[in-house]
Amino acid sequence: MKIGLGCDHGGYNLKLEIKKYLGTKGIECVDFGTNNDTESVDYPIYGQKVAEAVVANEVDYGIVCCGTGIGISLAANKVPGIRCAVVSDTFSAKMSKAHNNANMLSLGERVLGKGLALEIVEAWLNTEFEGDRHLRRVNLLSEIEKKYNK
Ligand SMILES: O=C[C@H](O)[C@H](O)[C@H](O)COP(=O)(O)O
Repeated sequence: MKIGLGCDHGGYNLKLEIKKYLGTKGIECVDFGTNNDTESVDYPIYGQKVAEAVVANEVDYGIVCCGTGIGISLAANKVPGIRCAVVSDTFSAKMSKAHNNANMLSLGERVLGKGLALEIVEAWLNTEFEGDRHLRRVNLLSEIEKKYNK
């Protein structure tokens, strides 16, 4: 499995923790920046980079971080084919994969402690999409995209 990582300055330190954690699991990461927490940068740039890598199948999934996880998820969700879930608890992490087939996860460094954030990542990665009625609903999401992306 290969995971694309991205963040702004507000999510940089959490991204590093996630990168380190995934490394200990033997999971390959591609880091799309930003590369420090000292320079103020704009989260849409990094959300878009990771999202485009996911839809291009350069990586299997994306994990992005900003201060709240909100802004960078909004950016990622503008890319057709992306279902990026902002998550702050392990139940939602599991459901975002099991029911919504989220292909990106977004976390807030200013919201979550490291321990919970890593538990969320683990829960999300270890959950499978359940398909069935949920596939019908995910397909309806794609239909909305098609309507507005002609
Ligand atoms: O949703 C946006 C993110 O939380 C950003 O990380 C945040 O807005 C950055 O704020 P600031 O520029 O004040 O560090």
